[in-house]
Amino acid sequence: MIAFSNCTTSRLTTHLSSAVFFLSTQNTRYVCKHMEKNIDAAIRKGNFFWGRSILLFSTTVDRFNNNAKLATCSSLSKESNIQSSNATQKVPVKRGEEVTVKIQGLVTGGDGISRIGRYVVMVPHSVPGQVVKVVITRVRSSYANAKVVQVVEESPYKVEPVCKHFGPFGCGGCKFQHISYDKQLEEKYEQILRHYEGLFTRLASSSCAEKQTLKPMIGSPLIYGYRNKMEFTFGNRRWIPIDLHQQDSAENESISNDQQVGGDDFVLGLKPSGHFDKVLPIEYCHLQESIANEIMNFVQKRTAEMQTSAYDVYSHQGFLRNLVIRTANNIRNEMEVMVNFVTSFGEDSKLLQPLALELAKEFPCIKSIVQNFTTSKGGASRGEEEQILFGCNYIQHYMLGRTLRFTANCFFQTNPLQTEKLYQLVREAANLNRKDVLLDLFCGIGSIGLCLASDCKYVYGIDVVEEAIQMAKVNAEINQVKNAEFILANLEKSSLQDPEIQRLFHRNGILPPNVVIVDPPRGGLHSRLIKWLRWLKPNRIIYVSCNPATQVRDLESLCLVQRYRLVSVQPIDMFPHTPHMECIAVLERM
Ligand SMILES: C[S@@+](CC[C@H](N)C(=O)[O-])C[C@H]1O[C@@H](n2cnc3c(N)ncnc32)[C@H](O)[C@@H]1O
Repeated sequence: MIAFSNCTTSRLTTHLSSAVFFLSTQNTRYVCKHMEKNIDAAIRKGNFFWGRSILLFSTTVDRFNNNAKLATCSSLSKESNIQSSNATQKVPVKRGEEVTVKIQGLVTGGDGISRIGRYVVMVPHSVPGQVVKVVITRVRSSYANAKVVQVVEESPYKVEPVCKHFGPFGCGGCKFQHISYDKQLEEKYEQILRHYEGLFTRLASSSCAEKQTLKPMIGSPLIYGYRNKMEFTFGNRRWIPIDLHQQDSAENESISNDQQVGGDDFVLGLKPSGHFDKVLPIEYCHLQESIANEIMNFVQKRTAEMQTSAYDVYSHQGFLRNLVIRTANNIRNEMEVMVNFVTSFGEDSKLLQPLALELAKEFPCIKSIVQNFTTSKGGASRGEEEQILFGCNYIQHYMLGRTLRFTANCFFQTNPLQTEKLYQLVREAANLNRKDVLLDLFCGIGSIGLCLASDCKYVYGIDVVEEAIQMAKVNAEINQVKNAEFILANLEKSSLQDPEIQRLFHRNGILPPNVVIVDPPRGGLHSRLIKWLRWLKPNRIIYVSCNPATQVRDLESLCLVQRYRLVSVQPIDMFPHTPHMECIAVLERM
């Protein structure tokens, strides 16, 4: 616990504004009460335990709100600023009204933002710099949503999208193909800065951040064909991407079900955004390699001819669910491809064997064809049981001197060229020496830890997926890494008392970890894990995140409560044409 006994008014204001930030994004009555109690108690004692209070707020928020909600709320912090600044002004538009606006930038999620006076109008599928005539589709007290009717003045940042499936009613995977890549990077940088600027101010006032903390964005060397994994869906409701501007109603739902099915009830493609039950047939996805497109087309044709059914999301009947194609480049720089059919259990299981043999003959780069059976009613493509239809159950990617083997249900970074850069940055940030013990949390198949193992004394990796931990052990073996150990544990539930975890800290001859890498999913770090880190007190923490909102929340706890200095934040673009963002934050113990 840190006491700011000489707390100045400005510091007080800064910390209060941080508390208000949490409050404004959460509105949880419990949090209010909790906060009041803590502030009252602190003031009564004459000390201002603001850091502690902030941690309490954030953990309380965490407990009482699900992570996704928190992420969305705080990622829309810009929007909440907008909302508060507009709270008193009159709404200047009506639903259905046409107005002309200039697009000023992009908000988290990818919509364009424009203003009428100080009132905000969000316009999806627009380009910063464009002047557009829009029709208002939804009105809120502080902002409205609208859609483009006509481009009145073109933007210098507009480029021709390469993909025929791109557009307001297209596949929904890419959002920015019509914006130059340089502008995409600039906009993502701005969004990251907006996420971080409040934190930088708060940290600067307590000497927890250095100047120039946010570094320039690093762009992806490939902006097309960069993905090594695509997941397609089999469905029985075809999405026809007709331009809905010409429809009477403003909403996509205006197309009748018959029109969407289009007389053909078997489709393989991608789900258009906002339509979990429809599938847009895809001819070519420019984000994946051309060989993966050929394989997808082959499967599309053959499965349509087969006497089988696609899974129906309403009745939960039907056999074929997903086609997942993954690619890798092995140590000889040869491509290795994995084809994974996700299906329901059932009679039709044998149907895929002949198709698998045909595929393997047609595409010699295919090293693995597997079938994953699932009973899940959601969209999860993870199997409960797996059978090998051809070859083996894994493929291998070579990077940074390591061969990394992974199976169908393991996470592996999806932009491999940029991943090399990401890991190099992590290596530089970790700045390991032969005495250091590294803890790689959320390690997946062990990629980061194994790439850094030769720099340090020992590596421990932890992940919740059993298959991933098995692969991490195999990867240590095939790369002859002797100083790494991988442990299966749930980092949201495990406690420091778990015997496996205990071994981390009480091993003869090996010190407890003093450098920690965390690379969590979008929800960020659980409060339990933050407690762990508090107890462990590593000298350095490298936090890799795909969600700046939860990263900012966690960094606040680590810096203000546990006294880490935020040394740098490095944004790196892993996903061109999409709104996704990745940042590496480096923390040093003060
Ligand atoms: C973004 S990936 C990072 C993987 C790895 N660091 C890499 O670069 O390939 C997140 C990983 O967190 C793991 N994970 C998710 N929730 C977890 C939890 N509660 N406990 C432990 N691991 C978890 C996933 O299995 C996944 O491997």
